[in-house]
Amino acid sequence: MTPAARLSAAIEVLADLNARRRPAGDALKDWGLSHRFAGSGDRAAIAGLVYDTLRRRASAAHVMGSEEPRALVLGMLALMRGLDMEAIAMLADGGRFAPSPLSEDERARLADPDLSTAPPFVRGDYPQWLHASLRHVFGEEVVAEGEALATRAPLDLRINTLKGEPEAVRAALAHLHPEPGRFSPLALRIRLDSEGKAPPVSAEPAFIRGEVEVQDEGSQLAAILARPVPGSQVLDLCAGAGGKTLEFAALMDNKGQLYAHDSDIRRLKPMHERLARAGVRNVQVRSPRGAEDVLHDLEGRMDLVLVDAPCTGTGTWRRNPDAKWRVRPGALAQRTAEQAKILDEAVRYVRPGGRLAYVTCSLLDEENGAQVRALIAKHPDFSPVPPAETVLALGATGPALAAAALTSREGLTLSPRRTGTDGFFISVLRRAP
Ligand SMILES: C[S@@+](CC[C@H](N)C(=O)[O-])C[C@H]1O[C@@H](n2cnc3c(N)ncnc32)[C@H](O)[C@@H]1O
Repeated sequence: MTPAARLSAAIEVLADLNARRRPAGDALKDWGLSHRFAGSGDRAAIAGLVYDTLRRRASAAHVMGSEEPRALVLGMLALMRGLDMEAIAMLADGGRFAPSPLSEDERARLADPDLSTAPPFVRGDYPQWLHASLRHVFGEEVVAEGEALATRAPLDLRINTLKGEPEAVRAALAHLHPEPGRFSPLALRIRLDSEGKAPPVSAEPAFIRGEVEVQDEGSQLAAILARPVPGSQVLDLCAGAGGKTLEFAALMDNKGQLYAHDSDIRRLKPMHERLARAGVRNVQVRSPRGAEDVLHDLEGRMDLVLVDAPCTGTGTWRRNPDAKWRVRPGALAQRTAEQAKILDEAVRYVRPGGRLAYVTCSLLDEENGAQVRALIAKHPDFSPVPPAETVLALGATGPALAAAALTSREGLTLSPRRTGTDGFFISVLRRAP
């Protein structure tokens, strides 16, 4: 397919996504199924165009004066890909499979894509209804934070020390030109190509041998800061597919006992294969069994309980740009209610003198600091560990992380702009002995 034909396809996918109000991934998959002539390179390029357009949806609409898919894609080419009006006109030339030629109005707008008069939520490309919440967290920096959340995320890997020596793993992946993480000693960062495509890491022998996992550096840091100690008793209450369970096992050097639970058995399913591949031997998966209390024997016994809570995912907008526009006030209310309930449940398992780590991939105080304050009000035997102490778990880069992150009495907030990671909130609470 020509670059112009890919552009037409991206416009078509965005129209389908709007018309049927469905996730971008589903619309892209259907497009691929009904256009079998398109190769994998074409499909990846079209996905890149669609996701980049979603990243800059509000600012592209402002520049073009229209919410139509065509306008959004053209505006994105100017704002995100840095194409000038002439270059865009050469793509949209009305040729076979190409978008129709630019109108006079489009030419004028693309010649001067000006955002100076746009409101903050347009410049920062986030939903208007979230402005007050984000501004509450970031103050004057809210637009810059939104801009960083509207960029592409790199591909981060975590070296699994249970399977590989860091130096040897780096050497095995040298052809991908990985860069070290800024804070996590185990992170390898792989840049995407100009169209936003990542190399197929899961086909790498080092990945197949379990020497690396795909995991954002922010997620890696959250697990390190929770500080699971080798030989201790640890519960991962919302373990999902086990991203943090696997890292906990490595940080514990397979020593002690790690219990992994999730209320949704389907989410836990991939964990079993991942544990085997990663060489993890100290995890007991406690799957839900109807109404049975499968964790009752752990009550009051855990040295550390991790709550990696379900959340709105506002910190992951770089990776899920369509989620940014799909999140609704009702979903935020639902998530905060779930978080409060899970935290209430989690405290039962923490032994006197033990710790509770609360993590979300959200940037909203409603899901972060406010939840911690509510927990302390209800359970006064819990108190937050000061962030300056929490970062010591990281070793040499700890102070730099504390300086880069947004810190509060309740914990640390990471963000693409501040720490170059996905947005994460991490609070560590100690229970009185
Ligand atoms: C952010 S995800 C966990 C991601 C995982 N820890 C990782 O690192 O890959 C949140 C998980 O919480 C689970 N969850 C939701 N409500 C729960 C509850 N009441 N108890 C336990 N898990 C719950 C969801 O099924 C979901 O898998």
